[in-house]
Order: sequence, then C-alpha cells, then structure tokens
Amino acid sequence: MAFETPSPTAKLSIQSLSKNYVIDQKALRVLLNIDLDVHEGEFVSIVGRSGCGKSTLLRLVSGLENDYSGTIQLDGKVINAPSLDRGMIFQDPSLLPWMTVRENVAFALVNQNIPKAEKDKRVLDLIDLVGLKGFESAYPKELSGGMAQRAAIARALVSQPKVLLLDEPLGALDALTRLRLQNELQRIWLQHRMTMIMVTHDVEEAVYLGDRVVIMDPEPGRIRRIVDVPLPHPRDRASPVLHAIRDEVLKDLTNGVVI
Ligand SMILES: Nc1ncnc2c1ncn2[C@@H]1O[C@H](COP(=O)(O)OP(=O)(O)OP(=O)(O)O)[C@@H](O)[C@H]1O
Repeated sequence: MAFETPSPTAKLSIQSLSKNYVIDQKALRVLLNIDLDVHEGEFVSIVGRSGCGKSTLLRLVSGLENDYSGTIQLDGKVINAPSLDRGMIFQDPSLLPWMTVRENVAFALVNQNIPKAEKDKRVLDLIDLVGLKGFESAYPKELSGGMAQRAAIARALVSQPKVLLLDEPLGALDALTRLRLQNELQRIWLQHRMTMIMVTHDVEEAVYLGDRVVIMDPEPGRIRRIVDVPLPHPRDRASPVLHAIRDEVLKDLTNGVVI
C-alpha cells in the first residue's frame, strides 16, 4: 500500500457541552452537559435515537457551528471554526459532478502550499487506498454509491486530518457494500491510526468498529452510557464477545424492551 505517511493523531476533549437552538422564539435544548474525552487514535462510535443530537455534536466538533456552552478542545486548542485538522464525511458523498474522482479528491489541496508532485502523489495514493485505482478519471455519475463514498473518504483524508468525523457514512449503502466498507474503514483506521468519531444507527456497525460506543438519550441529548469494546482490531464478526456487547447496547437503547 502506497499511502505511508501516518496522519497525526489527536486528543479531543469535550467538557460540559450544551447546545440550544431557537425555534419559534423558544429555546430547544439539543445537547446537555456532554463530557467526552476521545484519546489519540481512538475509534469512538455514537448511537442514539433519531433527534438526540448526534449530528449536532459532530457539527460542533467540526467547527461548522460554534454557538455552544462548555468547551471543545483538540490538543488543548478551543474549537470554534472549521479546520483542515478535522475532516468530515456525510451520508451523501456530495462529490462535485463536474470533476473527476482525482479532481474531487485533490480539491481540498487547491489552496495549500504543497509542491504539485507531492499533491499528485498524495491524491493517487489515497485513491489506491480506498480501492478506486483505475477510476481516477471517472466522473461521479459513473460511480456506484459505494464507489462514490470511497471517493468521499479519500477526499476527507487528503488534507491528513487529525480527527475524522463520520456522520452515518455508510447509511445509504446496500447491506453487502456496507459490510465491505466497514472493513475498509477499519483497515484505513488501522493504517493511519487517526482519531475517528462515527455516528451510526447500526448498533452492529458501532460495536464492530468502535473502541467505545457512546449511547445517547434524547430530549435533551445527553450521554446515557459509554460501553467499552475491549477487542483487538481487525475484529471477527462472529466473535461471541462482540455479539454480547451488541445485545447489551441494543438493550440499553431500547430500555430493556426486547425487539
Ligand atoms: N439548524 C437547526 N435549527 C434548529 N433545530 C435544529 C437544527 N439542527 C438540528 N436541530 C434540532 O436538533 C435536534 C437534534 O438534531 P440532530 O440532527 O443533531 O439529531 P440526530 O441525533 O443526528 O438525528 P438523526 O439520527 O435523525 O440524524 C432535533 O430536534 C433537530 O430538530
């Protein structure tokens, strides 16, 4: 594998984070007193009922929103604006349709003072890393959903972020592609050891990939419990320990009601 420069890792610290939105002149409490430390190179999954504030939490960490109380720090620096040290991947790959895969991936480097040869190498190495070698010149409309999301992953990695924030990144994919891309994400994470925080509705995915699974409660969004997944990576999907943890998280999410 050609992409050899490991991305720097980082410690993220969230303390007493609360967030309100104002709707119809009324305050809507979306997040309340979130405390979470994410260690260098850790993979943290976040699960919780729809509307409990998972995406809001990621947006605050990304810096896309900066109106909050409490503190969010990355390596000791307060986060209040987007930065290349935090990459984001959404459910919709949102590739620019008039650009090829190679141009889409390279786009984040346009204004960066990096020699062209180095930029080209970084882009091609990443396209290789995500398994799109041979599709460098393809346009988004020529890609399957899984391939487009691979390109989006390469695009997010190209600026070598310290933290990668993933908001339901595999949510729109068919079941088999989803499983395959879970393995790809795990492989990329193992290779780069960057800090990853992933929101997902799929408890199995959360437990399969995460070192810890954060379970959130709604109204207002808060952390109910954090479950450790003390298994080495890469993981075995058939592991009885993994299944037991999945069942425990599911039970917690459904308040003990068997579904
Ligand atoms: N820009 C906004 N303005 C006002 N309210 C918002 C805004 N964004 C989100 N909300 C509200 O904040 C709450 C949390 O939304 P958020 O999207 O963070 O939840 P979520 O847990 O990610 O949901 P889902 O799992 O359905 O994606 C919801 O009640 C939502 O209506």
